[in-house]
Amino acid sequence: MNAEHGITINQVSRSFTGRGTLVQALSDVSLDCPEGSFTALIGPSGCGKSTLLRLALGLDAPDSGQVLISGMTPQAAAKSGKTGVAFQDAALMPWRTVEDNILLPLDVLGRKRSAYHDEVAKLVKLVGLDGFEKALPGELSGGMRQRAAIARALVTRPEILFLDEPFGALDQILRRQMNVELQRIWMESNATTLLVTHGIDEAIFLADRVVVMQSKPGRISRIIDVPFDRPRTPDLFAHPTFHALEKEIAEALDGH
Ligand SMILES: Nc1ncnc2c1ncn2[C@@H]1O[C@H](COP(=O)(O)OP(=O)(O)OP(=O)(O)O)[C@@H](O)[C@H]1O
Repeated sequence: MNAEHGITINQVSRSFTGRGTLVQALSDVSLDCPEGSFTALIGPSGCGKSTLLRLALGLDAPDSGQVLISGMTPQAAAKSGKTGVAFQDAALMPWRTVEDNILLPLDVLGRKRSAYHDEVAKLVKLVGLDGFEKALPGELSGGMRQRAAIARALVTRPEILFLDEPFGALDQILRRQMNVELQRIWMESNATTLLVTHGIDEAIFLADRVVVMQSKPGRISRIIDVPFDRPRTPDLFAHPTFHALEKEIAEALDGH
C-alpha cells in the first residue's frame, strides 16, 4: 500500500470569517488513505467534513498544510480525471438521460464519448441500471438515481472516489441494500474511497477504518479500525463485534 497513490492530508488548517467571528473549520488535520483503502468520515454537523472534501476536490485551498491526491494537487487530479465524486442528492441533470448523465464528466474533461462506449455499458450493468440507459432521472427511484450518480463518478476510472452522504436521502432498508451494492462496486473498481456519512452502521459496514471528527475546532478525534473481511454480508449488522464498534464510535462522537 502506498499513500503516494491514495489520499494524503498533511497538517491541514482552514478557517473562515463569517459575520465578524472566526470559525476554525479544520485545525491541523492529517490523514493518509492508502491506495485501494476505504475510509469513512463521520462527525457532527459543522466539524469540517464538507470543507475537507472541498479541499480534496480542489474547490478550496487550505490556509496551511497540504492535500495530495494520487501524488498530485487536488486540481491537477480532478483535471486529469483521477478523482470521482458523488453527492447526497445525486445531482443528476434532469433533462439528460441516465447514459448522458454518466457521460457528463467526459464532456467536462473534453474527452471523446465514443472511446467510452464499452465502459458506460459496463458501468450501467455494474450499478444494475441495464434497460434504463435512456430513462430520465425523474423516471427513476431515489436508489436508482444514486446508482446512476455512482456510475457517473466512476466513468473516468478514477483512482480516488469521494462519496458525500450518497445514501443520506434514502430510507434505512434501501440504504442497507445500497451499502451491499456499493461494496460490490467498490471491490470491482479498486478506487481509494473516502465516504462522508452520518450513518455509524454504514461507516462500519463499508470501511476499513472510521475516522471520527469533532467540531470547534474541526479536527480528527479518533480513528477506529474495522476488522471484518470482505465481502461483508447484511447479517454483519447484527454481529456482536459490529454492535461493539457502533458503541465505540457513538461514544467517540459524544467526545468520550
Ligand atoms: N464558506 C464559508 N464561510 C464561512 N464559514 C464557513 C464556510 N464554509 C464552512 N464554514 C464553517 O466551517 C465549519 C465547518 O463547516 P462544514 O460545512 O465543513 O461542516 P460539515 O461537517 O460538513 O457539516 P454538515 O455535516 O452539517 O454538512 C462550520 O462552522 C461552517 O459554518
